[in-house]
Amino acid sequence: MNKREDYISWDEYFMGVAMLSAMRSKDPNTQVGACIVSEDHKILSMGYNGLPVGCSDDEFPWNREGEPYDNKYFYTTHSELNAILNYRGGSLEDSRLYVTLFPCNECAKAIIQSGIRTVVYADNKYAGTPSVRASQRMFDAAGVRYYQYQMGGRKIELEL
Ligand SMILES: Nc1ccn([C@H]2C[C@H](O)[C@@H](COP(=O)(O)O)O2)c(=O)n1
Ligand SMILES: [Zn+2]
Repeated sequence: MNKREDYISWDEYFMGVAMLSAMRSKDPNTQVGACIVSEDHKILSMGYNGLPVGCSDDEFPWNREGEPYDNKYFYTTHSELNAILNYRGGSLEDSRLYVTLFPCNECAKAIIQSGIRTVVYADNKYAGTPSVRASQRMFDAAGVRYYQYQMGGRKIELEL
């Protein structure tokens, strides 16, 4: 008997895990997931955008507008930073990050400093903003490679 041929690729597998992680986010507008992978295709860590431990999802704000103290931006930890901080092993040197949205400038700094060498992103809905341009500038300077995941239109259904 021959092996199955319709198994998912590494990129589909890891971006799929990032997409599944995003589904844990409580952010009503933008759910982002991230998955960090070693050079030999082992999952090292995962994350999604959310509030820090101890900050209640039901008490802190989720709106985008209003004073900085009263909207979500001061409080949410981005998926990429959560994935980096969730890692309990040694070093993330030479690893690869799969993320459903292109990293912001703050996460870009953490990505570079943690030793992640490649970023694979799905969406780039904030392309051209100062934050994304700054991320690209830092990635280019630091030698972090980035490329967009090519959606193959493949549907994966899970019955849970
Ligand atoms: N690469 C990114 C970009 C954004 N996020 C998080 C931060 C917020 O929770 C949300 C963005 O909110 P929006 O301004 O689109 O309402 O996504 C992230 O985790 N990673
Ligand atoms: Zn970020």
